[in-house]
Amino acid sequence: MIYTITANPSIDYVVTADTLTLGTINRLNTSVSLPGGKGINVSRILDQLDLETTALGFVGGYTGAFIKSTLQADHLTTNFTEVAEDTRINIKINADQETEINGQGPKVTSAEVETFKTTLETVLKPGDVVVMSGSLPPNLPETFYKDLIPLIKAKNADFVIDTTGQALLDTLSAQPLVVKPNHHELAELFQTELHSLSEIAAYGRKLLDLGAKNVLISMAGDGALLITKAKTYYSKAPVGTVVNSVGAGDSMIAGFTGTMATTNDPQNSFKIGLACGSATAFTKDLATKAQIDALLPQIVITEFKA
Ligand SMILES: Nc1ncnc2c1ncn2[C@@H]1O[C@H](COP(=O)(O)OP(=O)(O)OP(=O)(O)O)[C@@H](O)[C@H]1O
Ligand SMILES: O=P(O)(O)OC[C@@]1(O)O[C@H](CO)[C@@H](O)[C@@H]1O
Repeated sequence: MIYTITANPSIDYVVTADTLTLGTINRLNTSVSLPGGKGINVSRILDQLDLETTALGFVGGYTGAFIKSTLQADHLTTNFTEVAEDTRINIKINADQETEINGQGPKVTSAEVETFKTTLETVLKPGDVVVMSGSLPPNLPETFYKDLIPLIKAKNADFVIDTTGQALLDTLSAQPLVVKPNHHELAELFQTELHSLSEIAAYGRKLLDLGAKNVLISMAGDGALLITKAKTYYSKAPVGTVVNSVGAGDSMIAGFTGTMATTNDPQNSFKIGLACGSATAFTKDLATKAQIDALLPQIVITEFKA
């Protein structure tokens, strides 16, 4: 089972407009409300891939109820911890550019945190994978996800934390199943500039040396690298029109983690991950299985030698 933890879910209110102008009334062309938050996105893609997943995290109020009921209507398994305050609403504006306005989220009490930890401890079994992603409610400590690692490891389960900066470096010694910085985040991690694929691959390998079991470096439309102990792989990104890139990174993590957890085949996991990421970038909502499958023939993985 792959559990996702979204500490701060959201309703994603995704809208389109011809243009967006500050300081005036903007009229929308379309709008849709989607259950959002990075871990929830991972679960939704895993579900499309017919992989077993359960979404955990904190939800509250009418917004939380919307998220739960929408996911359940899609037959996605959830085991959320209820909180007293309302889950946030994030606004995603697709106009001449993509603009995102993300809420702060509800405060979570220490009793609610304890209930969540008990749930996690109760459900986890050896061989499970826990994917933790997204921002934290405003009053939780920055180490919230990292502090769950001992509990996860004590259950002989694997983990993935989608984070950046020092928080990412801090988790490496605990051997995450995969880390997925994009190439800009990788450069920032090492306070450097990366100009070529060889440089990106070399710095990505440092994350492996520091403990990550696999390293994915996404480069949006420029393709991606997978660095494993044995080899480094590269693939171009599938070609298409970007409609809404929200959730593309989450989709890539879902495709890679889900395939890796069930097949232990890094090359195929890379291929599925890339297809999931791009299929989501090419559609308004997250990708469907049909959209993911349609991109697979475009993806050619080659061994990358510097
Ligand atoms: N222009 C694009 N063309 C094709 N695929 C894309 C494009 N942009 C994003 N993707 C897909 O989404 C994946 C993740 O994108 P990116 O490298 O931007 O990561 P990210 O910064 O984590 O994404 P985000 O934060 O937007 O979710 C890429 O590896 C690719 O599969
Ligand atoms: O504010 P956070 O938690 O960093 O990001 C939340 C969010 O932008 O991430 C997802 C896309 O990755 C969206 O579904 C959601 O609105």
